[in-house]
Amino acid sequence: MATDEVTLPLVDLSGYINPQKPGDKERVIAEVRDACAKYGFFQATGHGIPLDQQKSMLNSIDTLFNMPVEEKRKLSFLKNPCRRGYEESGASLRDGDPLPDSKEAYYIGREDPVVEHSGFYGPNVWPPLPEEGFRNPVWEYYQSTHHLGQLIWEILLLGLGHPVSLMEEFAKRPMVVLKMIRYPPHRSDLPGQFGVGPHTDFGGITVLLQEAGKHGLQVWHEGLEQWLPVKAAKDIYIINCGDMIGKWSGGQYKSAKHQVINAADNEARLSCATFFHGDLFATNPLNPSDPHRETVGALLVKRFRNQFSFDKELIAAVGAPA
Ligand SMILES: O=C(O)CCC(=O)C(=O)O
Ligand SMILES: [Fe+2]
Repeated sequence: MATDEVTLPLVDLSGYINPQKPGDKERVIAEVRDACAKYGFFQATGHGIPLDQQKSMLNSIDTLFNMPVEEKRKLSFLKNPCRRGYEESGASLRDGDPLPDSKEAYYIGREDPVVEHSGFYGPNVWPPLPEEGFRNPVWEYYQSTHHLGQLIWEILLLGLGHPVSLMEEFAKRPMVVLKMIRYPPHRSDLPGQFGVGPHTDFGGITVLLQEAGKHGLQVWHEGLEQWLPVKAAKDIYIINCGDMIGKWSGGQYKSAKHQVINAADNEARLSCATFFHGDLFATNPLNPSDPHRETVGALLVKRFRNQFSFDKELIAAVGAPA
C-alpha cells in the first residue's frame, strides 16, 4: 500500500464536547482510544477552538519571528529561569543527527507570578510587541489549547476505564507549554537537515495547529515501516501522545516518532504545538495503581537536566533520581 493511501484517523470531538444523542460521547472515546492505540496520533475536528483564534495565533507567530534576529536573541530561553522565550534556528541537535534542526521556536508557559520549583512555574517573557497584536491573542489561544489538551487527557482516561475525577489532582497546576514554530524553506543542498528531526514528544498530550496548506509533518507508521505525510488542513488539529502517555498506559497508547521537512516551496511554514503534561507532583492517572509513583516532575527533570540545572529540593520533591 502506498503511504498516500493511509491517513491518520479523523475524529469529530464535538460528539464529546457537545453530545446530541446517547452514545455520542462513547463513540468519541472509542475512536480516540483506537487511534492512539494504533497510531499515537489523530486529526481532530469539532475541537471547539474558533477559527479566528487560530488565525490570530498564526498572525502573532508571524509578527514575532519577523522581529530582527538581534531583538529575538535578547529574549533567549537559555537566559530565562523558566525556559521561556526564543530558541534560535540551529540550537537543537539530537544525538545521531548530522545537522541541527532548522526551525526557530518561542516558548510560553504558565503565567505564575514568582519563579518556583526550578522555574517550572513562573512568569513568561513577553516580546516588546503591542499587547493587542501579540500577548492578548497568544494568551487567549494558550488557554483554549490548555483546555483542549485537558479534555483529550480526560478522554484517554475514559478510554481505559478510569474516572475523569482523576483529572482534579492531575490538572491542579498543570505544566502546559506552548511552542510557536517557524520553519525556513527546506534546503535540498543540505542533506540530513530537518525542520525538526525524527523524535517522539517526551510528555503528555500535544495539540498541534499547522498553517493550512503548509505541509511537512510526517508520522512513522510502524506497520508499513514508512513515513506517513500528514496534511496541514484548515481548522483540523493534529493530536498526539508523548512518551509519558506511552509509558504510563503500559503501551496501550503509542508515542509515535515524527519529523518535519517543510514541503512549502521557498516559503516558511508556521505551526504551534501546545503540550499538556500535568501537575508537577501528580502521578500516573492512566494507571492509578501504578506502583512506581513516578511524577510528571520527575519525567520533566529527566528530560531537561542535560540542558538546564534544577535545584536539589525540587529534584527530591518530585522524586527524581539525585
Ligand atoms: O510543527 C510541527 O508540525 C510538529 C512540531 C513537533 O513535532 C514538535 O515541536 O514536537
Ligand atoms: Fe513533536
